[in-house]
Amino acid sequence: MTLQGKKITLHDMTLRDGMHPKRHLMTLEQMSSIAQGLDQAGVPLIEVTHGDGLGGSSVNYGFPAHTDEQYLGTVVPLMKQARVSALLLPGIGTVDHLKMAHELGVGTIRVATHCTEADVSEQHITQARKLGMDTVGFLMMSHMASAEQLVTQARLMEGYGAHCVYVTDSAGYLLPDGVRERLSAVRDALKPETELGFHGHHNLAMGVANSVAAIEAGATRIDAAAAGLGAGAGNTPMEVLVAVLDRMGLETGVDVWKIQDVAEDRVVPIMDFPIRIDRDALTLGYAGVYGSFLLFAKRAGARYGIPARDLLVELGRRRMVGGQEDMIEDTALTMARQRAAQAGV
Ligand SMILES: C[C@H](O)CC(=O)C(=O)O
Ligand SMILES: [Mn+2]
Repeated sequence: MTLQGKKITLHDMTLRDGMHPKRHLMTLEQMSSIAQGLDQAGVPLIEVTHGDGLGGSSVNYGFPAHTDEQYLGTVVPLMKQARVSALLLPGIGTVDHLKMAHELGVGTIRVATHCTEADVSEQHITQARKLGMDTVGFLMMSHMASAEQLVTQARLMEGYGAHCVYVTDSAGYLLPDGVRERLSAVRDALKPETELGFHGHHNLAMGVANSVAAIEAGATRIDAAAAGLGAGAGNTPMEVLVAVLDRMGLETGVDVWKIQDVAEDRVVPIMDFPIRIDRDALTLGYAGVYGSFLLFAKRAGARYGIPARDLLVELGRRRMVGGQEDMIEDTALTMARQRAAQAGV
């Protein structure tokens, strides 16, 4: 199959998924510097919000350094060619948040649901279309659904008016065959004019390979983050993906050298810890656990004396999904009690 000359829209996640490892505490200066670097490197689309999307600021998800209004109001006017997108999870973000983002100049909205719950996206997708926005449906934790189930869910989002539907590997669990199977089925089921997207995590080091598999299956929008800054072992590293796609003859419009410099000079220096496949991040991918649970599990594990890895395996066994962050502490406490009882304490 020749992909030579095919146009791929790269969508940057550094300033949204990258908020998870920053505990949502990025400064406006950090956001501005990275966003301008991405813009100058030719990245066409940049997502900006709390890691859990518009309205994520809460006890459950974490309080950010600034409001979504402040982040968006700072970044949008600085952009010379890039468009800014925002993520919205129904139940966390409201239609009012959507309108606020639109008024601040956000052109693309991505309405995210668990992979079997697309029906909760109807109101937000419909409203975004009414506002004239580029509207995307985003099916999270897609490894938990079969290709057939994803087809049904993607068709729902398309039916509500989504211009593009994403298959999202939130846990970084999928291998290239699983990506190919799911994306091919969804591609075949959607109208030709509806775009297909893929969002990967690098917990099993498959971010780039899975993105290539997604493109081979017909995806035209691919998410990545500079230096991989994102939940777990991070997102697909943008600078690596750009180099690989360039070698394959695909057109991204992103400068191979400039994006490396953004990663190296602007993103790596703001990391609170190295984004790498340590044993806990690897366990996310191996056990199929939601990427943003990582820091919650480390904190709860430390509090109750349970290794984060054991806790993550248990969260995977319980098939816990985004929105159940408050259950992580509960699970750690239960495990600590069970272990104490077994030890006769
Ligand atoms: C709210 C999540 O961080 C969305 C996402 O990036 C994913 O599911 O992956
Ligand atoms: Mn993600």
